Amino acid sequence: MAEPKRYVTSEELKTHNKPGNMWFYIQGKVYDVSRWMKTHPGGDLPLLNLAGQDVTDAYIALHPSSAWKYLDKFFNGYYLKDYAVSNVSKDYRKLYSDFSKIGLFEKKGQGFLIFCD
Ligand code: HEM
Repeated sequence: MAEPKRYVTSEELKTHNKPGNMWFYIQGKVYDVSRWMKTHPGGDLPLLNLAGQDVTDAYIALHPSSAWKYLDKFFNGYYLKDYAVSNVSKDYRKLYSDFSKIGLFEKKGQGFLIFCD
């Protein structure tokens, strides 16, 4: 028989907000990056700023789609009991999804030019 789902509340999530005790909520699941913070390719500062919170939108905004596969190994088995998605977040996620579907985030091999006097 399947194990019953385990839940934490937002209040409890907030207490996991420091080096050595760092959880995040991302799109449905809670992740524990306590021992990985120093290895995060984006540095520890952005993690420290948002530790213990729902970082779904930040994760979508700042990571390439290839980063989603890293999440699995940090899932700590908990789901968030009382999550709420603001209207702004709903709009943002819809826009992101619509833009993705029409390929606006695909790399097209653009370069850039540097002009020197
Ligand atoms: C479980 C949590 C997280 C995981 C597993 C994770 C994983 C990663 C990975 C794999 C990369 C490298 C992406 C690449 O290939 O370019 C990355 C970069 C980055 N991450 Fe995270 N991340 C997490 C949370 C966060 C959060 C909460 C923030 C910000 C609030 C953040 C900000 C960044 C930034 C700024 C970069 C650098 C992006 C760039 O170089 O363009 N990350 N992260």
